[in-house]
Amino acid sequence: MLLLDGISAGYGGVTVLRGVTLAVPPSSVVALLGPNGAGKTTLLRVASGLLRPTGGRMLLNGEDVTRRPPQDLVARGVCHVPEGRGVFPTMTVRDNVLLQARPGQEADALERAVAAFPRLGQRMNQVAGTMSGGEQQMLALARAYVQSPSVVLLDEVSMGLAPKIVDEIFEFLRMLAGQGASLLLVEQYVTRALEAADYVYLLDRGAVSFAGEPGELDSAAIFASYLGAQ
Ligand SMILES: Nc1ncnc2c1ncn2[C@@H]1O[C@H](COP(=O)(O)OP(=O)(O)OP(=O)(O)O)[C@@H](O)[C@H]1O
Repeated sequence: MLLLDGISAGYGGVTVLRGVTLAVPPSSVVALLGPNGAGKTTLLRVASGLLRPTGGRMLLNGEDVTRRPPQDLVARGVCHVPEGRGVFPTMTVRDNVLLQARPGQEADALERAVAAFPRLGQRMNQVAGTMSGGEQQMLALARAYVQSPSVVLLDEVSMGLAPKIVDEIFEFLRMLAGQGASLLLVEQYVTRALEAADYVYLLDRGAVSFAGEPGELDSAAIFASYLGAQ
């Protein structure tokens, strides 16, 4: 369980997040929606330890991890899949996966990656940067998966991908949540995010304007938020 409690954060004196409280329970997908510039990516950066909050607390399974460096959070099972695909483009698919493997568990890691996305199995020797955008995103997710993460932070994983590939990716994300992981998903495709999510938060100019189940969110609220209306 990841809990952000009254988090404030920003860049060089400019406040972006204003007292955001958000919970990501185990075995669930939480969608974080909101217009451009609302602070979604900033929130993921705080959650992964890349950006230190100026106020509030962050708890991971009840332990206070506020202002811990990213490597401490990684060691506790927090995995960040940033926008723009976290793969090493000049390395092969196999080496990209192996970089995430624990010593002695290389074969397991490769097996797990292929179980997540079978098509990666046929591309193990391909240089990652020469694969399609969808395949690279699958590799980025498979790299996260081999670490058996407990919290996964996902920034616009469906960006620019064909609908069929997006289906496959969302199916994988549901499977990951089904195995017990806590997923926090920043997503530009509102409809898809609402379909996949157990809970949804709407962020508006750095503050939470809605928190609840997708069914409780009426389209007027989303529309108003995305247009920046009050
Ligand atoms: N490194 C940075 N330095 C200064 N300001 C930044 C930095 N990164 C983001 N910002 C500002 O913080 C605000 C929130 O940005 P953020 O990327 O978190 O929004 P977002 O909701 O993810 O938007 P989008 O949907 O467009 O990706 C924006 O006004 C942005 O200009």
